[in-house]
Amino acid sequence: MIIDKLYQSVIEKGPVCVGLDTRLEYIPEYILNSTKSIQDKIFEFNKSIIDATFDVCSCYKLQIACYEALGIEGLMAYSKTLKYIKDIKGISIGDIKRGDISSTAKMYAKAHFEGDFECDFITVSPYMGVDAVSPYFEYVKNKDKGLFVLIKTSNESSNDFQELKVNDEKLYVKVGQKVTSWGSEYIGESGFSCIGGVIGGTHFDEMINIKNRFNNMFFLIPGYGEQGGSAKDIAHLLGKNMSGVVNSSRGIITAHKGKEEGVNFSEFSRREVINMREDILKWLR
Ligand SMILES: O=c1ccn([C@@H]2O[C@H](COP(=O)(O)O)[C@@H](O)[C@H]2O)c(=O)[nH]1
Repeated sequence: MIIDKLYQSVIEKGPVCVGLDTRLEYIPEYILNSTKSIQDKIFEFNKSIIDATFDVCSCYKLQIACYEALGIEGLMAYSKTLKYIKDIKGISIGDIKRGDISSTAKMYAKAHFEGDFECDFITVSPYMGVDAVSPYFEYVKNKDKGLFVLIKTSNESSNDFQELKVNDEKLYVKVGQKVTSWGSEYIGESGFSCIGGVIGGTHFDEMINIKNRFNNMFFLIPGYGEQGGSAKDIAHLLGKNMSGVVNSSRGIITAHKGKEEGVNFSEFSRREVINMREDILKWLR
């Protein structure tokens, strides 16, 4: 199952998930000033970072908004990057945060688990309930795909709804319980389910609560780096069972900015990934 492949990658290479939230202003001048098309410039940037980090990170997360914002050229680069990750046997997460009625969700599932935008995992919103999420389950069962469902997000305003009390329980806890039950049929040899949860690495009390309640859930943890999530807190959520991947996007892919605009720029991303991995793992020893 795909979750076992991801877990194995975490054990072998560490929990860092490189966030390819690529924007034109991050691309070094030698690529930006070339005569290549926009899609090829973005792809060259992404490929260089992937090649420089492949042996030290567990997976790659592509934020689709960054590619959509550049129109067709951006989406071509999104597609090429996903195909490249697949070709080199890497693991990809499409951060697309979809959530819609069942008939539309079926189309989203087809769009992101097959064809030009195929990836291994996608992020989904649980807000519309199980019929908005269940169309993806067929791909989890038959096509070796996985989901990360938003449970407790990293942003400040996540409190607006996620912390509301519902029958004496916070809403994010209720969502976590649902995600656990949806995932119970898709548990791999690692003991983790192909349906995991997105937990922001920025709210310490909630991370403790989630770890205590959902010790066997696999997490996608954004919030390290630019958003201020601490390695110590995030290590607690990961735990000794290494139950997750920790994303950093801007912190990794802009590491060269102000230092290196030449062909060696991605070495700075590599160093950042290695430092981040050490920063987190030291709390687990
Ligand atoms: O709760 C969430 C869910 C998703 N994200 C996404 O993760 C990255 C974070 O980027 P950084 O540059 O490392 O801050 C980005 O794609 C977000 O859309 C999140 O931050 N929080």
